[in-house]
Amino acid sequence: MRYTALLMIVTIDGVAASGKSSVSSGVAQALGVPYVSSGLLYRAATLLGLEASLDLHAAPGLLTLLGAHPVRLEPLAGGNRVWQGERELTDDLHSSRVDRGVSVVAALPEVREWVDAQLRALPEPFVAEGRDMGTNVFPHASHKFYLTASARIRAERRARERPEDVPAIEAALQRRDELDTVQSAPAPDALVIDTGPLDLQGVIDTILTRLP
Ligand SMILES: Nc1ncnc2c1ncn2[C@@H]1O[C@H](COP(=O)(O)OP(=O)(O)OP(=O)(O)O)[C@@H](O)[C@H]1O
Ligand SMILES: Nc1ccn([C@H]2C[C@H](O)[C@@H](COP(=O)(O)O)O2)c(=O)n1
Repeated sequence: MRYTALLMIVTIDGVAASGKSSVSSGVAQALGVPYVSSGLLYRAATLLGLEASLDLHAAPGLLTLLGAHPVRLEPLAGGNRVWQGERELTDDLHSSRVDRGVSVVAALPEVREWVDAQLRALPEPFVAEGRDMGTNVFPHASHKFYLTASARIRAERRARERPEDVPAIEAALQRRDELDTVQSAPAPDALVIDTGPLDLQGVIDTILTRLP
């Protein structure tokens, strides 16, 4: 563990499956602080909307549902957990069904406000990962990073943890990249890291060497 007295917020944004959560977890553990996975809140809203057969394009129904059955993000250094009351949602948030719907839900301004309010209420210090942590949610963060890699490399990595084949995953990632473009851009003061040539520890070390 190091630095925590000085550190406030580190943001790690990037495209889908670029390694944001694995890298954030590694950086957070090295720093001895929690990491915050903002995408999990969008995924939780999507899962609950799908389970309730709601129209994912319509914010009012989703927000009514989320207001009636609040969702809680538990940020830990090793991995985030998401709860709805006593029910843990975490293991259901990375299905292909949620992957397909989540960009639609994340495009709704009302849902983005719901997520941002939860994130801004969290006690510092932490490492925050997502798409707009460094640009919109925590523009005052002390250190900002943005991860990229080709769609093929990301698909090959993800294929190790999903039943679909690499071309199908690659096509789905490219679709999500397009849908997420609006809210996913590096902050002007972010260091952009191409993770393609690096292994996981290499990316973590690249970030840690930039921190005080
Ligand atoms: N530099 C790397 N080298 C090899 N494998 C990696 C690297 N970075 C991440 N991975 C692997 O790629 C997969 C995707 O990583 P991860 O889930 O952390 O990405 P993510 O950006 O958080 O994804 P999502 O956008 O879907 O939330 C995981 O299996 C992870 O172990
Ligand atoms: N800050 C964020 C975080 C996530 N999203 C969107 C983009 C993705 O489609 C979806 C799931 O994120 P992931 O788990 O893949 O990181 O949520 C966003 O718009 N803003």
